[in-house]
Amino acid sequence: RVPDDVQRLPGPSSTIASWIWGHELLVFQHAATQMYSIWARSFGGIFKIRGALFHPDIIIVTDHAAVQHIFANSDLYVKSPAFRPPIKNLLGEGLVWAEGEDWRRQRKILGPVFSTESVKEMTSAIYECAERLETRLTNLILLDSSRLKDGTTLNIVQYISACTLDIIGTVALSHNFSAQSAHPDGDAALISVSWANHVNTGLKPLAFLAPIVVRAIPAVAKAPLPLMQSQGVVKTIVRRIGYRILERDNAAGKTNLVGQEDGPQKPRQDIIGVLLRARRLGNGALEKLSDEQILDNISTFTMVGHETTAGSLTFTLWELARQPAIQDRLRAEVLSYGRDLSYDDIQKLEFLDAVVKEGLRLHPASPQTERLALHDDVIPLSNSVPGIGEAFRVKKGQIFHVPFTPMHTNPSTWGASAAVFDPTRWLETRDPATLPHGWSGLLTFCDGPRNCLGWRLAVLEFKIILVTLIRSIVFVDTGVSVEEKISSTLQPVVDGKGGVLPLCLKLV
Ligand code: HEM
Repeated sequence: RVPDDVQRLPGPSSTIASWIWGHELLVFQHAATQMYSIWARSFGGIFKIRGALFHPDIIIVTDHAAVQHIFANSDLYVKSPAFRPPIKNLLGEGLVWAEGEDWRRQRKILGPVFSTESVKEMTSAIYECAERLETRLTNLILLDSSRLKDGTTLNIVQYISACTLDIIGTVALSHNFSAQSAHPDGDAALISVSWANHVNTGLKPLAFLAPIVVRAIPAVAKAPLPLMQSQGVVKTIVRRIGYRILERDNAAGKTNLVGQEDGPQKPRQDIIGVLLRARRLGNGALEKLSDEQILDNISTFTMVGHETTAGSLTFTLWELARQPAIQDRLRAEVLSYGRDLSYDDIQKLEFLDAVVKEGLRLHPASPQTERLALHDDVIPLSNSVPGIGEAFRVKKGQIFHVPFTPMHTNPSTWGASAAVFDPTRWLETRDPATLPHGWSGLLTFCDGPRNCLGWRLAVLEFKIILVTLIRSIVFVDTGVSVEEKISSTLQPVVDGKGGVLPLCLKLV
């Protein structure tokens, strides 16, 4: 039964919808969230599109009050049936996938790992990995004989991604992936190759079908579709590392080498320390985790903890390459503070902060999400809708798509230059009431109880890597046309190939 308020919503004409794929095929065929931005300009902050495979209309919501309400009520609006099976295949049943009591327990156990204090303690380990990246890139420039004339052109994605993999391994998992060394750990190379395959499978026309068919027939999630298989490969590799960590814990349990909870030292506060303590609790303990849950959280944090930050950071370097004046201003600020900046020093760099926010505004690594209403509800609206008013009645079972970029680039919120990379906008004071509800007025890290658990770490590594690279390397645009597509996360696509963003590098 279609609720009345959905019927009254505006939306794109059915003449541009496919009879079988609705409007969803158009969304997939365009750049990440591009169709939603275009439609939001025409139809406002809440509109409907026709779902594929005769699915009831899907509501697209970018109205600030409505989005805040949906994310604040995470027990009522849960991740949708199209969204969860791919997460399970890729990451397992860890924190990103879990719902209800299971989620609450996992979040309570893992939350303290990313407190301000804990993240501050990760500073020196992050610097070490960032400096390894700086050395690696500067060596490549020095070894390249054509560097004096033209600089060295390389695909920056794989270098940044190796650095963030090393960071998450070191600070969260007590595991050295050595992704940036001359002889990378075999696992690091396997993760990189399987992720690249997964990304490129996700860009193929057939990939559009997978979540849509799963939404219609959930059992298909287990079927041997190429997309589902490629998700499974990533998870299998990362879980293998998890097994080794658990085996080490089993051995250390007897000699008390890992975990250290009974020893004289402070208990380890990284993810693995916390997970292993939750593993050793007696059966029946409320905060006990099974081995399966631990393995799935190791794969969850390995993947969401490195590909996301790498994605947004790569696009930010591309923006800096395209705007040399902004890059110069950032470099001048960084150099004026000298080397060896402490955690507290880093917080003082205003322009760095502005560049990071601007990169995360325009290039959120996870640019949209989906929710399913578990009950009937009334959703408040910031802007009233003709024929509906300032509250929207919704029925149980309604699916919502929440694309972030249309909210981040809405000219009525951010002004006429909304689509332009201009960090100086963050140096002006803005009334928070005019911005979306979320970190810094952005939805980049989502909002509400299910916001990104790792946002403090993401912002700190973003800043440390930028500070470290910008003092010795100049990034130059290659002029190559780069498309932004979603394949699990936001991806740069060049000539149809995902995970590719060539940049030209010169020494400062
Ligand atoms: C720029 C980097 C990052 C971005 C843009 C980002 C974005 C997001 C977004 C949008 C969500 C909500 C997903 C949804 O509801 O559909 C999320 C959830 C999550 N993120 Fe991040 N993330 C980043 C980095 C990280 C890092 C570094 C970690 C951990 C080390 C992390 C761990 C998580 C976890 C565990 C969740 C699930 C939280 C829950 O459901 O309780 N993220 N992230």
